[in-house]
Amino acid sequence: MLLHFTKMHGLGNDFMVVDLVTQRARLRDEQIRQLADRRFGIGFDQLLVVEPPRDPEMDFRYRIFNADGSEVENCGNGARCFARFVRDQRLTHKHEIHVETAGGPLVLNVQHDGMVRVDMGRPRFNPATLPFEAPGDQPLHAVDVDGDTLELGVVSMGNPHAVLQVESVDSAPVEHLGPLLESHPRFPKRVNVGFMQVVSPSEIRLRVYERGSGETLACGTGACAAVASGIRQGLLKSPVNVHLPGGQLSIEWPDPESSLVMVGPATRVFDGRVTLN
Ligand SMILES: N[C@@H](CCC[C@H](N)C(=O)O)C(=O)O
Repeated sequence: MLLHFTKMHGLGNDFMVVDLVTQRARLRDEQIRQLADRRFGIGFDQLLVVEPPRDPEMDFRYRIFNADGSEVENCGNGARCFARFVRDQRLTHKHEIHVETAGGPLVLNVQHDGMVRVDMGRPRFNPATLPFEAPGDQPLHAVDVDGDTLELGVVSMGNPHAVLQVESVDSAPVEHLGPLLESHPRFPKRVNVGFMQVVSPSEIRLRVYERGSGETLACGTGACAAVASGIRQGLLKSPVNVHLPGGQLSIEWPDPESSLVMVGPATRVFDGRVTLN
């Protein structure tokens, strides 16, 4: 069958976006892995699927699959692209869009300047929410990796994140520690790993080794998790500019009882059709 799709990106974190409101298809894990392949397929970090909502209070259901075929709970850069996509495709005319995700509801606003503002909900630090095996909730957890003990912040943004503070993201051992932490036995559902360099209380640099996709040029939920962990440790103060290899995001988290808000761009690259075997 022939499937219409759109290629998009949020700061270089790239997506294949599929409208299953007006098309019918069912993608198997191995088909997703093949489509994600940058040489034999279309190539993407995540597949985003737009579906009708199951909850009548919501506008859409938004599903996310990593390049390895695993379905996940949330994707921040994807959420911004999702909002752009449903408006460009005229699936909605609303400026404020309510979506259900596996990680909980999100509220998305397409601003007049084209930037997308996402209410990402409240970060959760309780280890059980990730899940992460730890005796209790604390700002930093000691984790043994490859003969060293690392101090990690752990945060759920619907999906699981570990945040490691580093001197410099340029020399951070992302390729070495990323896969070791992603599959560390204390994270039974694996984890996304952020390497955060604090530049000032309102500015960080960040690289993220993503669960199921490897290092990406940007990770929206990773940026939210790093800022939440940094604020909780007293290193940062809202709002915070996050510099990622693919560009910049603005994150606001004015107080612990409020939602965390992410603002950033969403870019359409091209439309295509692919035959599914
Ligand atoms: N790129 C994303 C996160 C995608 C999902 C993640 N790899 C996971 O497994 O949880 C973002 O922008 O948030």
